[in-house]
Amino acid sequence: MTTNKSTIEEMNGDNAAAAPSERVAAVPMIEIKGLAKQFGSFHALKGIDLTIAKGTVFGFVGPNGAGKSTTMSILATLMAPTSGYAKVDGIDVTKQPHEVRKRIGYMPDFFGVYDQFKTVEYLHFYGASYGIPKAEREQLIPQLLELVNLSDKKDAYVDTLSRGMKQRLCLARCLVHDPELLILDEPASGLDPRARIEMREILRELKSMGKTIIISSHILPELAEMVDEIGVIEHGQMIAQGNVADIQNRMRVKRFLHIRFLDREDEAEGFLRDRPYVNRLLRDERGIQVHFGGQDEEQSELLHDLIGAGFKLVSYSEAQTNLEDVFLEITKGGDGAQ
Ligand SMILES: Nc1ncnc2c1ncn2[C@@H]1O[C@H](COP(=O)(O)OP(=O)(O)OP(=O)(O)O)[C@@H](O)[C@H]1O
Repeated sequence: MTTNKSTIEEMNGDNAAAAPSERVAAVPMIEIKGLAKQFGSFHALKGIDLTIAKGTVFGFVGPNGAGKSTTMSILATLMAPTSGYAKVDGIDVTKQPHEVRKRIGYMPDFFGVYDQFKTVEYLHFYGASYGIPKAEREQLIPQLLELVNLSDKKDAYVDTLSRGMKQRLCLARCLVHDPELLILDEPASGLDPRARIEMREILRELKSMGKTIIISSHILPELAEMVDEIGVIEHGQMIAQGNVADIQNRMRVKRFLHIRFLDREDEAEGFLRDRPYVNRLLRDERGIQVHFGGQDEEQSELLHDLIGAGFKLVSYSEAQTNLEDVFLEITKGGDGAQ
């Protein structure tokens, strides 16, 4: 009998908690508890809790000044919290910053690139600073350039690259030491739509490689397409966290229902006007649009009541709200700075 990992797991049977390999797998990539940061008397972070599982692409959204960059700088070991803790792969960012740095690639919101380098030299410079031997770098750097679509710019001077290319180069720089976690602060800011799509494609690829990614952005609908979960931060507090659909469901206070009737539309309008949660009615050539304040259950009751009252419905549909609507609803369009 061998005493390898599978044997240990078999011996433990269903007791998954006891299997060493599963214990390791259960360590979240990011664990933040009670994280607070004060700048003088200003409370930029007011006790944030956040857990992100390995392999997740997490979108961090919030208005200007909400505390996204502060949180990311702490995770990147560049700033110490006032209280609370942040761990990366179980390692405390304040107590063992060097261990954490090996595991993370950080792209700040404002970054400088050394203009006097050629693209390929720039990556060699960073690779060497991580102690990667030259022979290894020679293999790795063409792959990185390929990943970020800069192969044809390998001999171009960095100062001749467009903003989008510089952003992608900066992303490649974050990847030289093959980190497990990418901390990307507004990687798509200032990019034109095409460059944003390219950035999104690269991030998709990184996700498929199993990286955990935390990404902040103001471009919310785009973020929704590529993230598994979002966290919404405002005034230094996490006000919502979960998968995109859940957050939309939970936070949505207003729905737009489109109802088309076969006939008796005037009567139906009067009936709807008296129903609970109906805030506003609009009529157009497609029927009646209802601004509805209820949730799934109340919405289903409304449909039930309409049919019960003998109205003949041709269609009953809910207009999709997007992440932008949700974000504005949650943060009420406010500025996070106090
Ligand atoms: N070094 C500092 N000294 C004083 N105040 C600071 C410092 N860094 C950040 N702040 C303040 O802390 C708050 C949070 O800033 P942070 O940069 O984390 O916000 P953000 O959510 O990243 O905003 P943005 O989307 O505009 O980048 C802001 O009110 C900011 O002015």
